[in-house]
Amino acid sequence: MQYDIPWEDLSPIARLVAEPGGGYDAIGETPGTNPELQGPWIEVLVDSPASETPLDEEPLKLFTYRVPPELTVQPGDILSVPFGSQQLGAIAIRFTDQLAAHLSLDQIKDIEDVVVSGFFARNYWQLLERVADYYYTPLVRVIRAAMPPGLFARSQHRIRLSEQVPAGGKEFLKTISAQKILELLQSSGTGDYTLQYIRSKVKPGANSGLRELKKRGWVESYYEAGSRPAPKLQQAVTLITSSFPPDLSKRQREVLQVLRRRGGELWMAELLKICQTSSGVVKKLAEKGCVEIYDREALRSPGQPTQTPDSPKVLNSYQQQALDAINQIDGYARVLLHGVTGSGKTEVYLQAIAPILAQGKSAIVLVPEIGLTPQLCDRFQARFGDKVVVYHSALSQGERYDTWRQMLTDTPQIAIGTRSAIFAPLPNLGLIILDEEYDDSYKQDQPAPTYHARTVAQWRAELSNCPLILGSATPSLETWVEIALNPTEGDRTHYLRLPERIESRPMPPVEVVDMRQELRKGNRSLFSESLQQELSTLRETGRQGILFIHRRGHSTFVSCRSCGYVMECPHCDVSLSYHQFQEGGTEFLRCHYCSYTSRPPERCPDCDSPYFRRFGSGTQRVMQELAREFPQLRVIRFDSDTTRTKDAHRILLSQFASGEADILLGTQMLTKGLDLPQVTLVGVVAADGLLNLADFRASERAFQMLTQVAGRAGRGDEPGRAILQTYSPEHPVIQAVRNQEYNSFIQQELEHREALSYPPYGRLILLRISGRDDWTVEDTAVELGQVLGGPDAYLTRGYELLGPAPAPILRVADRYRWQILLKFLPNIRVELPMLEELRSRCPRDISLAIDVDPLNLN
Ligand SMILES: Nc1ncnc2c1ncn2[C@@H]1O[C@H](COP(=O)(O)OP(=O)(O)OP(=O)(O)O)[C@@H](O)[C@H]1O
Ligand SMILES: [Zn+2]
Ligand SMILES: [Zn+2]
Repeated sequence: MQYDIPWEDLSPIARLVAEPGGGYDAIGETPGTNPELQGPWIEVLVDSPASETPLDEEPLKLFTYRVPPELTVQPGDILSVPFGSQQLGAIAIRFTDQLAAHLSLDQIKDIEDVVVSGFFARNYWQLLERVADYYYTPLVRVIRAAMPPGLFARSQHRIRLSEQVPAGGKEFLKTISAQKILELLQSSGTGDYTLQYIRSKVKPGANSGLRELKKRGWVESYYEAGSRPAPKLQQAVTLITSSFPPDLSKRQREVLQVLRRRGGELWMAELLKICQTSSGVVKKLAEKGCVEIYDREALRSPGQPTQTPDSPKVLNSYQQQALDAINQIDGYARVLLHGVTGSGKTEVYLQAIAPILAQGKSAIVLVPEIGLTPQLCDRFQARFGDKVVVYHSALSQGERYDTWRQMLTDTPQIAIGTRSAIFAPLPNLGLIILDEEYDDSYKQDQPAPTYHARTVAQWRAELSNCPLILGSATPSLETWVEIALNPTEGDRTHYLRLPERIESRPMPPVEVVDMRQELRKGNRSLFSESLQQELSTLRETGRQGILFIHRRGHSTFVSCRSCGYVMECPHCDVSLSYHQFQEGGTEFLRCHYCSYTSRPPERCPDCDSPYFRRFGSGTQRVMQELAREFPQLRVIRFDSDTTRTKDAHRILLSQFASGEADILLGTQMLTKGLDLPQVTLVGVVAADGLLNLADFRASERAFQMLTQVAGRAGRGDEPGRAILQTYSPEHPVIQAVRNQEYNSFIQQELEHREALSYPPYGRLILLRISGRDDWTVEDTAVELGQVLGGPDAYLTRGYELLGPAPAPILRVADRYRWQILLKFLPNIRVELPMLEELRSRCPRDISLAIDVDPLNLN
């Protein structure tokens, strides 16, 4: 990023603020210097529950060890260290030549052994350090974020005999425990046991015995990756006939048709769910020779049975030009692939990856949310088969660990995942791709490190000397300014356009409907005449539609029609939202901030009026209205209530894709990457909720979301159209979406941002102060404001201090929240806050979190 403070400049300061001096219980501890005590010491992260503190505020502990002269240690090595009465696994973090003042030399123990050296590539460590520095986070926290949970627990520390043991070696050994261990190992067929087993057999003195054996070089220790759980087998059903026999029942025929539409193979469980039928029906089909039921190894990825293999498509000329440009890149560069919706970006990614794999290198592909993009994973799996590994935090611990281990190998592979996959430990990286690079889910709000995967991806590409491709139909302003408008970096930035849809299909025209006019015309429905018209012909023309509702938590609140009383969360300053998972199901109210749940009252708690009801146009309300006005339409509801269960996204989407419904009705989740050729109609029921958010990014977000959702229409042979209903048709965002004018909209937005020095022209750091007592929180916030330079901050430190001020939502889960925003020009050197000092000013029950480049200012 051209606006970053140069890394070299930032590093020493950040190092001071980001790490506890010398580790230990180190808040506010100053490292003491004693010139006689120079290194070689190394700080390690020990695999013990004590080194894991759940609270964000407390630094994880590092422990210092001496490196004995006979060992060579590098950061990233896996070690074995004495810890209390145990020998534990540890990762070497960094060298230090200073001991914390309270440590004396005789407290420092020697590292016992290097178990695996060079576990991580050097540039991988540099990446982690850079994240730690930039995001003011202790390095150990970054490591925790990057590694799979339970890393050591799943590996085994093992001991094996070396070949040098002389015959009768036992006689030479001094300690009884060493003799016992030798005996034990020699008695086993392989001369190899886990450390744990040896300890359990040789009770007192196992450690000293081992030490003696190691000194003689008779045993060595090593780590073995935890064994992969046995492959999980699942029943799959595959279609084995193309002509259906005439004697089929309607049900049986349906099952076969569903199978055929889904590429001929499905998991049994999924098939039964889609067809709402029993396994008896499928077994009958097997008897008739139409399908075969068999056990398949379940993939570790959420991908379903292997996709029917597919081969590269013939590119159109824009795609070809883009691919050529990408293929010519040698080393590090950033590419913005700006392609309108449906222009075939994915195909470009696929064809850019193929040569990388052929060179024996690997690629990382980041997507906003795995659950929402099953299609993209499928396409990669169809093209590259088992070279694709899927990595994200929704995997079980075991799955994550397995995947992570597989990524450490040299085999060329493609890691697809959500933001944390940017830390995929692929040793030989040749390409990084971020699809829908503008998406907010690439930013981690909490806990620390509050990283943005796009920023980390850039560093990673630099350190790996490989290209980074950022793909989008609606690039973020940050990326736009840095790549599209920035010719200065020469051939290190490339701006590539795909201005047309595949096969020159037209973009769907966007019709803006003024809902005030509709009211005047006497139309009280949620749907304008225009939308009604389209909806009424959907069924007979066999086409499909998507209805989009922007629903934030508070838009389906419950209130009293007599006195206006609104049901609020007792623990947060927000209203409760109304939920009902299915028609006729239990109704309940939930707080979206703290998950407090209650039943809706029959009468107003304030004035006892019986006219107590819910407001807002949530998906349920639209669902009911659709059923009333268009009973013939079959609707699938796709929102956070209906997609709770594992795989629900995939199942609902494939039901829709195979024509089992006419309408897909949903929220934000619908906007991303859906590629369904039969969809000709997109309706935005009410765009207004998006436009009126009090955030400087609101317009950008609204533009991106509306453009993306409109872009779901007309992706097949039939042209599509989008209808955008709003009460403020003159709003610049609505105008820009209608005219599909990305460039002029961006230009306008950039002018606003520049005038106020907001990103991408300025940088922000947000400090959040929270606690249970409102006065203490306020006092602390005010004090921190002073420490940070108060009103003079701009003159003395180079940043503007906004606040301290109460957060827009003052109370969440009974914690009061204040915030301080630092704003500064990226190319100016600022004196950044000293985290250690700030923390030392916070009373124990107050927590301080730092969000660098925050996206969410609530
Ligand atoms: N060269 C090609 N020839 C034929 N079909 C293609 C070609 N390239 C892509 N397609 C098809 O065009 C459709 C749209 O492509 P894709 O989903 O990659 O678009 P996109 O640019 O990622 O869109 P969005 O940003 O809206 O998600 C897909 O069904 C894809 O298989
Ligand atoms: Zn009331
Ligand atoms: Zn709450």
